[in-house]
Amino acid sequence: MGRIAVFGTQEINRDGHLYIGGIDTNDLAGEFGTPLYVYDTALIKDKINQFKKAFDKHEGLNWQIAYASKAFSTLAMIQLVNEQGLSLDVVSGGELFTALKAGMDPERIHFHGNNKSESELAMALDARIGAVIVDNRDELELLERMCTERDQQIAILLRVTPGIEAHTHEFIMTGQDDSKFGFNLANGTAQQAVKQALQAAHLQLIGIHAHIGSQIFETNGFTGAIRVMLKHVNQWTRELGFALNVLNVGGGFGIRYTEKDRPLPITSYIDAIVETAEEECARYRLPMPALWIEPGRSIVGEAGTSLYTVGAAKTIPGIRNYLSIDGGMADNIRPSLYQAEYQAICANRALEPKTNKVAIAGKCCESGDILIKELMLPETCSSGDLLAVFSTGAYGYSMASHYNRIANPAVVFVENGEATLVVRRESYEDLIRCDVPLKNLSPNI
Ligand SMILES: Cc1ncc(COP(=O)(O)O)c(C=O)c1O
Ligand SMILES: N[C@@H](CCCC[NH3+])C(=O)O
Repeated sequence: MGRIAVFGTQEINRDGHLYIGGIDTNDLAGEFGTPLYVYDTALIKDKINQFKKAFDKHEGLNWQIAYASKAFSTLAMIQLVNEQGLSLDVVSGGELFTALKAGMDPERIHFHGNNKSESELAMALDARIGAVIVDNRDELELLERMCTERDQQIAILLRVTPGIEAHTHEFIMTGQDDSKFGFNLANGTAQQAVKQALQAAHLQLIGIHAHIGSQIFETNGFTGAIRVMLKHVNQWTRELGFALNVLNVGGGFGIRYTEKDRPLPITSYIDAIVETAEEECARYRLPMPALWIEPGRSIVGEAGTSLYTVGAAKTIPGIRNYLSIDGGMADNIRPSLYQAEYQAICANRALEPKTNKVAIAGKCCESGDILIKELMLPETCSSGDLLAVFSTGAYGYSMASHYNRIANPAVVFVENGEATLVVRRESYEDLIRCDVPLKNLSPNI
């Protein structure tokens, strides 16, 4: 067996089959069907450990890693994260419900979102979660009113926009001034919110939060945000008596989708974050706060591989060869939404020479449903073969849709030669579960 790519336990055996977690992906496809999301759980744990080690190096530092569950939230995933001792970032009642059902310690749950409803906040207060990251003034007032009515205290962080433009796709930038998220630092809105939060008897303002964007390959976005945030914190400390206990710098650490992507080692991001926070705190003579981060993609992205069965082929001479697969934008919207690029191989012909340039087409009724625009595959790769698309672990399953009434694929965890089904494949019955018919249903199906 020889190693391929760089992703965890992936290997190719002598007959050209791709293995993950010690299991032939062709056997996984046979047992669980396709499309199938396969997660290499050893790699997830390895990524978590890399983050923990990167922080542990900095003696005396107080830190928390909250897995951003929007990247991939299922009961099994939350249980894995909980077992690893991480905290959890949720952004909706649904993510919170999943976390609580999975047995996540509520104290370690942080609730995000730019438009949390009263019932979502009530759920969070009932569960006595660790912190709410307050996004705007309406929420600040709503939360204080709810806590007053309940005579309950809650720890909060204020989300701020530091005016930093991360070098990433425009749709996944979040720290710039023109953003729907957070309180603006530059125009004084954040300072006003700090004042208001400090006066709110039931809200315990423990810190501030910024998330500048996602799939970031440099440290200067993070360090720039920290500098801007601590400059303002210094002012609020002097003028308003604010005490910063927690500085949350969000997630966004980049991963490798294709050879073009060159993510930094996890320690480089963490070292830069810790060292900048220390320098700036020293400059302003502020006590060093606890540092919190919220990685999503960098924990699960590279651990996920999507398996598809190849179907129809179409050749347009001199223009393009299309190979269609049994999935596409319904299970991975990222190429259509962000022009995201992926690499893939034919998982049962991985050792054959790649001489045929193809476009991998999804099965949705949309011309834009092209999973990979240009991919080199063996000439022989055709109907019935297995395609493995790499690095689909983040924002694949979690952003899946039912467009064209396509049922969501199953999810399996693989490790040490064992496969565990963690999400069963949806059936057609699942697809109509919430429909309310106008008349009696057909008895013929
Ligand atoms: C507030 C917040 N935290 C964390 C994340 C996780 O980002 P990533 O998956 O890029 O680490 C996001 C998503 O971009 C986010 O909006
Ligand atoms: N869903 C996006 C990232 C945005 C994450 C949430 N702020 C992606 O797939 O890259």
